[in-house]
Amino acid sequence: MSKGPGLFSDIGKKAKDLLTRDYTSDHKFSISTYSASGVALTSTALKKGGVHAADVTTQYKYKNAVFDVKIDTDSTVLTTVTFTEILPSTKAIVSFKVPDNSSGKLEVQYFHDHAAVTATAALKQNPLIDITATLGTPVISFGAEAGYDTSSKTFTKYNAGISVTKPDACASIILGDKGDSIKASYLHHLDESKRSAAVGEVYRKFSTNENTITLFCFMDVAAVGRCAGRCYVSPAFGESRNLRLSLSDSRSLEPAGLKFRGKSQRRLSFFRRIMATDESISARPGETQQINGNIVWHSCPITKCDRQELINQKGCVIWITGLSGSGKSSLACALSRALYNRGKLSYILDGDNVRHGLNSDLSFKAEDRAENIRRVGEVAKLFADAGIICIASLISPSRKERAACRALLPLGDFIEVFMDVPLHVCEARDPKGLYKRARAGEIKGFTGIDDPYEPPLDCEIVIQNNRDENSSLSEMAEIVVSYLDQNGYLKAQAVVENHST
Ligand SMILES: Nc1ncnc2c1ncn2[C@@H]1O[C@H](COP(=O)(O)OS(=O)(=O)O)[C@@H](OP(=O)(O)O)[C@H]1O
Ligand SMILES: Nc1ncnc2c1ncn2[C@@H]1O[C@H](COP(=O)(O)OP(=O)(O)O)[C@@H](O)[C@H]1O
Repeated sequence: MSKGPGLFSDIGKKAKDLLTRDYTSDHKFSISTYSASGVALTSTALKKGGVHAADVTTQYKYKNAVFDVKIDTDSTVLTTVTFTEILPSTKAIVSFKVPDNSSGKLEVQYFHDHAAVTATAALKQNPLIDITATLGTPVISFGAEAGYDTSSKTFTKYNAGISVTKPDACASIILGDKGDSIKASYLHHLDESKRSAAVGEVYRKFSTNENTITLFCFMDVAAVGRCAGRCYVSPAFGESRNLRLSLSDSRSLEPAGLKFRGKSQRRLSFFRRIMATDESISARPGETQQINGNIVWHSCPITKCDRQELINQKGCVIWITGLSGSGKSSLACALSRALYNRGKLSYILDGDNVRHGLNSDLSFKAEDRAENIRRVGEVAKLFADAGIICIASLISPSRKERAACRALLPLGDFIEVFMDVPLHVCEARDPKGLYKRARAGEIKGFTGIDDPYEPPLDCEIVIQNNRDENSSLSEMAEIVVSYLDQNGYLKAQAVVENHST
């Protein structure tokens, strides 16, 4: 392939990978074997955030085609076939998942000495089409990306970016969310072997005046320790003269755990995120900011900070996900009671209940579930902004939609709780008789029976309960309350929080 610029997806990728993947400690074990016929077999076991996953991957190369087949713990089979040089400098990638029939995707990549172009489309009627293009050299590249939904005939995204890559550093700027956000990142390798690096990222969302600064330093050193901390700055980060930064609590500098990578290598990761929400940027009564065409954001002088101080807690979202019958609603109620007993204000958005009113127009088809989750995510965000601890208990079977709800909130304020209860236990409980009806074919598309559930891979809390209901419910609620307490949500002033992994 050519020696031109990378793909649009490569802009800012190195910094993003370091900032996101290295935050949670994970343990990965993999074995690869190669047969004489050219078939490679790799088995991987991963423990991430308390969740275990395993997969088996086979790879077979034949002429200009590479066949990859991956089978994961949920028995999902992902097949990817990559054809190189079907036309000069062109690569075609076809992928599909079984049993998800609608997951087929075709991607065509074209590489030129000064350009790289990709086009991706789902293999179905009225697909989403994604087109990206980059121009430049391996050192400097300019790129743009657009997504088009052929069913609604609307653009789902248009983003642009620029990146500069040097042997020891790379910098990038991405204008995303249809021009509503800008992200600038810089990564500097601290040694020739590229085992240590410092990364900085500044993110601003214009419509919400939200700013995030993330600094990360990754060092390969013999003395080991890891700590993670975040600092919230508010109000008025947007106006730098009003910036208030308090990193007074030295707790976050103490090593809080060990991180292991590979066989015997030990590394020190020092992690600090600084998060700012400047909804109160103007704080002048009646002042408005134009954000999008004819829609104007109206600021109010009473801010989230003010509301939080009033009730001495921090607004956040506890997102409880799991199969029907896994105990989501029971935990939500037990948690709400435990918080009430401590004088803390919470509110439950339960899937079943919300579907009686706000979402009574939605079915259990994939797109309606997505809309159900999106609406609850937006409402939960408003509750959190009100300073309330919002407990959302929904099956929310798809990782993508849960991630979208997470992205609505400031870092750390979305706390995902996975009810890790096996299907056979939920089915044995069957309090509403729904599993029985689903097995009898009376309910179609029932989660866990004939509709998928994707367990979280990196959630904050995993709950497994096999004991008697009453004692375990209060213990489970206590796990969540302790998390909130340790991370500063049960008081208004949470200046520095220590998220150790
Ligand atoms: N087809 C199908 N699949 C799953 N669940 C079904 C279905 N039909 C009805 N129910 C009942 O609806 C409740 C789940 O609603 P949610 O809003 O949480 O679901 S989702 O997040 O949109 O997937 C769920 O409640 P819980 O048992 O409390 O989870 C079920 O009682
Ligand atoms: N920790 C537990 N141990 C045993 N049974 C439980 C536990 N939590 C909930 N249950 C029971 O399981 C059933 C389903 O609980 P529910 O909270 O309604 O789940 P979901 O909201 O996920 O559908 C109910 O009958 C409930 O009493």
